Amino acid sequence: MSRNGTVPSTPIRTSRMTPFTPKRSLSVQSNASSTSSASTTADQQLNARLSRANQPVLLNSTHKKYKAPLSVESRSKSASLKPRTPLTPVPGTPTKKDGTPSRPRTPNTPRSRSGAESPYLMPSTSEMDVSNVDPEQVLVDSQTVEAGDVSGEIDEAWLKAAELNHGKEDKVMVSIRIRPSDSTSAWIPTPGTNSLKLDPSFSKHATSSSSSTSSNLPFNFDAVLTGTLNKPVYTTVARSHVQAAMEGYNAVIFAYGQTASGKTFTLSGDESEPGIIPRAMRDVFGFIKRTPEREYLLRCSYLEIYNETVIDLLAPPMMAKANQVQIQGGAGGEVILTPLREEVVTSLKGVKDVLKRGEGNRRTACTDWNERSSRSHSVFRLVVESRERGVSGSSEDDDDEEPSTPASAVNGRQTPGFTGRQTPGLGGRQTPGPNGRQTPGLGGPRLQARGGRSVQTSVLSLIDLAGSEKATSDKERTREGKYINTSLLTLGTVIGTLADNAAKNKADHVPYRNSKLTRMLQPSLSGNARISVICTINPDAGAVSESMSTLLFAKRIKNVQLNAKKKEVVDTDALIERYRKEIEELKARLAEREAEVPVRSRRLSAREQIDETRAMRDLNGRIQQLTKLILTSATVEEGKVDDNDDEERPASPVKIDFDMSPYQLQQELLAARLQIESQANQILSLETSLLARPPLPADASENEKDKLIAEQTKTIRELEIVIRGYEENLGEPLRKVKEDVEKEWIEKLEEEQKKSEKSEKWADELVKALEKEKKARQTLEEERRALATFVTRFDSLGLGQSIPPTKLKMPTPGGAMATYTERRQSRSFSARLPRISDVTITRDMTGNSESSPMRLDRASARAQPSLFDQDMLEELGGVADVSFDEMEVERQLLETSIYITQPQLGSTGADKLFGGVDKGGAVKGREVFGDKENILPQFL
Ligand SMILES: Nc1ncnc2c1ncn2[C@@H]1O[C@H](COP(=O)(O)OP(=O)(O)OP(=O)(O)O)[C@@H](O)[C@H]1O
Repeated sequence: MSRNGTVPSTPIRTSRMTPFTPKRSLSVQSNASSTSSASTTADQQLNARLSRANQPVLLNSTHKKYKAPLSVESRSKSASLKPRTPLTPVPGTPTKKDGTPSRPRTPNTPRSRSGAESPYLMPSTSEMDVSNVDPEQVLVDSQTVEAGDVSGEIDEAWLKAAELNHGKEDKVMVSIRIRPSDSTSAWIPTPGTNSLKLDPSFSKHATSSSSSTSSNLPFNFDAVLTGTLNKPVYTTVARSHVQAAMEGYNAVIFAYGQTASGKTFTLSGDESEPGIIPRAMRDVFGFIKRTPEREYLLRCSYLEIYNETVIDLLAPPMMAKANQVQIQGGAGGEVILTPLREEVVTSLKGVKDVLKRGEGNRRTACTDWNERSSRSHSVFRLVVESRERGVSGSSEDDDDEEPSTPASAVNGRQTPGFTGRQTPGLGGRQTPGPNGRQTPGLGGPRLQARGGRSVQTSVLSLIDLAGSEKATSDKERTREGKYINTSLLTLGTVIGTLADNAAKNKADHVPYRNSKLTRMLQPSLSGNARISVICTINPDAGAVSESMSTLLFAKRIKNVQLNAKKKEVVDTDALIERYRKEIEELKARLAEREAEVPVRSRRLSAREQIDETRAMRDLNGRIQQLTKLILTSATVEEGKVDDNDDEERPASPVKIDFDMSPYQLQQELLAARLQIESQANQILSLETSLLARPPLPADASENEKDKLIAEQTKTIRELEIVIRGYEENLGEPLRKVKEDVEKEWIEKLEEEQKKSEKSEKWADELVKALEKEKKARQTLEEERRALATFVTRFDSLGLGQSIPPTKLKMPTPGGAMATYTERRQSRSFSARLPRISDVTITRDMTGNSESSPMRLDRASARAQPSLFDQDMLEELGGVADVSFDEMEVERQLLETSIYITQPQLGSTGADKLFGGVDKGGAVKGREVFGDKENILPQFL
């Protein structure tokens, strides 16, 4: 019955009547001592199951999920009113059931309420919605827990079993549950060792390369479970984690496995075999009952991740669709889900209602393998806050204490008549009236630390993952399947990286942001939670390959390192103080990130850079949000805002609920902004795809246009998934290749730069050398001209005849030319002489001739003169030879001049010739003749 009193009209469920006749014995194998208490023999289980299966089909039973009565009271009522529901027969095999026209194809159930409530009639707020609740009025303690909420489930044996401390280990607890089957199981569990291996006769079914290598090896886990009973499963794999959550540790329990392998059966169960979630909830109240020294505030939320959008299963469907839940980063690596409805629960019945509502909104559909397959990942979260009670443990103690100032002071609205916590009467909880509302604080109403007593906060997350699957015959299912597979693939990659990091002590980037699921699980997967994973497998031969990949996932997750810590908030957590601390922490993180950006961005791929930007934007957003909250709180503190502050609020085009707290308004605002942002993005991408689409005929109907646009959008989404998948698989290797290539090219570039610097230096030196050579050439030229003039004069004066030929091979008139010709002919001699360029360079590069590039090139320059050398030599016309010869001639001439007597020359002639001779007969200087007097043009 719904809260508003209407009885849900539920469709009649027709289950396939194929009797379940497992050929293998059904047993529970685990080291857990408690499981022995439940070690029903295979025959007993089988009989029990068969007898259940023979019960008539129950009308009004819609959900296979969570239909168990949650208290003795309700159980007895239901037992008297209606016959028991048979268990859904276990499908013999999940292989595709072609040609089964008798099985009706149940339509998809997108957010349809299987209950009677119309989504439109659904109240937008629940009485237990956090916005309506004073946390002090909804505390649960040992006195308030009703007997019916815990009876029948307290397992004293388990409580005493101190050795069962899986939840306290730093490793993920990993268990395998083999679903019963009609056909022969391909897997052989080894009793007592918690291991299982593939029956060798089925090894041909293990097709993938990874599985074939491990197909002969046994797999070891914390527990290997078989059979249909859910209680031993709960006791073995979940109870210690529920206990840990009650003690202040975050705990996550999730089921992973191929479609139709039994995940939902394990987590939710059915009416006669309640699964982990209902059992855990019952245990929560049992724990509270056994802990009189503490009082608790319990809040639950329920969401699903469908096609990569997060949907609040507790919000009215229309609202949930319009306000998709956003995942934001909070302080200390926390993840904030907003807007997400949290409902305070004070009894098992309250939880049952919440679960029922959520289940009704979940997306399930008939697939080729599972009549009611979960098409989304569902996450049920229970936030547990607790603090010690006063000295005597009575609620009245609290009345003498300070009222919970931070909560009530922050919005300045003291609850009229509020004097502390009211213990609900025996008849159940007093529904907190609207007046009792308090500012919920971050993420909901918070239990405030009082009188030095700290508040512990933890979250218990129970997750039913959608099953991995092959392509189905249905288009819509295939599309969902792609999203499911992509997010499971990301989960696998994240787990793989975490396991690798733990094993090799590395800190590689973990791609949490590649899927909503991993982003949401980030705080838990990164260590701050105790995790238990139940991997479900289908034992049939046709599913060996999928089972093998599930087992490999299980093996990997076993290596993830955990380090769960209790979260305790001490007395200083007045809201403002807490906000300030969070702001400081966020600012520090932001600054750290910003400082890292230049270095990191070089290393990160484009996708990681987008993630990085997003993370920084999240941090910024949160800082702004908190700053605003502080401002609001500060104003409230100073009494600047009172209940009549409405006129100070900005005029808004939409109706504002002025009874909302500033925090809620902020939340609403943020949600609205995010929605606008996501819509803007959507518009942009639609515009882009519109531009890219093939032109439609002008006369195309609106329908055709819409269809085409829808197809395009769908293709784009699919491509996005494929790209993400590719990036997922190829991102890391590609990045490595890119890094290698970059490294190689950077080295090459540096080498080239060095070479280029050397060449520039070489060029400078060359230019200098050229300058010097030019000067030398000019000098030589001048000397040559002077000499030529001198020789001409010499010849014309007939002085050549008076010089002894032994002293000087002096040309006779016209003899200079003859001498030159003679020299040219004896080239073999002059060829051996160094070229002028060589001489000059050697001379100019003294001290650095070895390293001179010129010198390096000299050999080749000789073999094939460089352009410079060639030009120079052509220009000089063999000046090197001439200069050498002429120097020799000059030397001889000078010597000769000593023999020339004054009278022979005559004062004028000698002066003209030598430019003057000093007293000792040495030449003072030479007269350089003009061009006209140069009689040896052929020298050039
Ligand atoms: N251990 C079990 N004992 C008895 N019945 C089982 C068991 N495990 C699974 N089943 C039955 O097998 C069918 C498929 O199981 P279930 O829906 O839990 O699979 P699933 O893994 O959640 O599939 P999906 O991923 O498609 O949602 C259900 O009818 C369920 O009742």
